Amino acid sequence: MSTSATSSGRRPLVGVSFKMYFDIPKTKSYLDESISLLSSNLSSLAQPADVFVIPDFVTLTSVASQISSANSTFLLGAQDVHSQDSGAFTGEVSPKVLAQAGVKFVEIGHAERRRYFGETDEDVANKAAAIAKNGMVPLICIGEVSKPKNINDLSISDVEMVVEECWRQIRPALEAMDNQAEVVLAYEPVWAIGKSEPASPEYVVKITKALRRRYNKDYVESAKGRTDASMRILYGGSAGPGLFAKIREGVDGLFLGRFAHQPQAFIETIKEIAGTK
Ligand SMILES: O=C(CO)COP(=O)(O)O
Repeated sequence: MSTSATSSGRRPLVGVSFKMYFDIPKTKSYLDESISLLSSNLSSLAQPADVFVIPDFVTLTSVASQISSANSTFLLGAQDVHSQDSGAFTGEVSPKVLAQAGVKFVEIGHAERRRYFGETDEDVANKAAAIAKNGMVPLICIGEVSKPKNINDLSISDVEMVVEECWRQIRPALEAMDNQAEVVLAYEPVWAIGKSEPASPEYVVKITKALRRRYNKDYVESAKGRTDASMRILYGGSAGPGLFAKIREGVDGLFLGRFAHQPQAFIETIKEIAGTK
């Protein structure tokens, strides 16, 4: 059976963050197995997709070596970054160094970094600009904190309220970046992270479609010079195999966590997103 993953013209994108779950041996064995599974499934994928892994900082360069020595198509991501290229910022990691290490996507503004480490929208904007300036792509996490009360019967203004909350998180970053810079939004409702199941597909499609409309209105149709193709939207928050087909109308792929901790589940999800011949 042949399934085509997107009709948008945007390249499908899917990846996993290990957060702080994996130790060094686990990271290595997970990558070994995922690299081998992906390469044996590559020829059955219906279309090319960007697939990334985001290890912790300690294992970043060894993961880069694992990927390049296996000639794998996996792309490398980082979980955070500082906004300056160098200086007296003890404990921080430079965007310039991440680029030198082979990183392509840099995650910023994750709900856990906002909640536990006080990351602000302004921090996210400064980091986004630094990431883009260093030739990498900011993967900006956004999402509403509370679950809307009438989630199964949302009015237009309920949707607008959620989009407004998300847009406050993304707008400063879009304003801070060069208009040509590519960006990825990871829409992760905070209340759906770390749960047994994701937000409902109907809800995710409503919100992600509204986010794209907002982006197109503010940055593509206005004379800001951005293109529809320069922003991809992922859904994250207890996502796993079986979800993408239900939300594909609104998103370009998934940002995975726990439900991709088994390499087989990760590869199954990649196949669902890229489609199979
Ligand atoms: O936060 C997430 C990805 O960044 C999602 O994590 P979980 O899928 O484990 O809820």
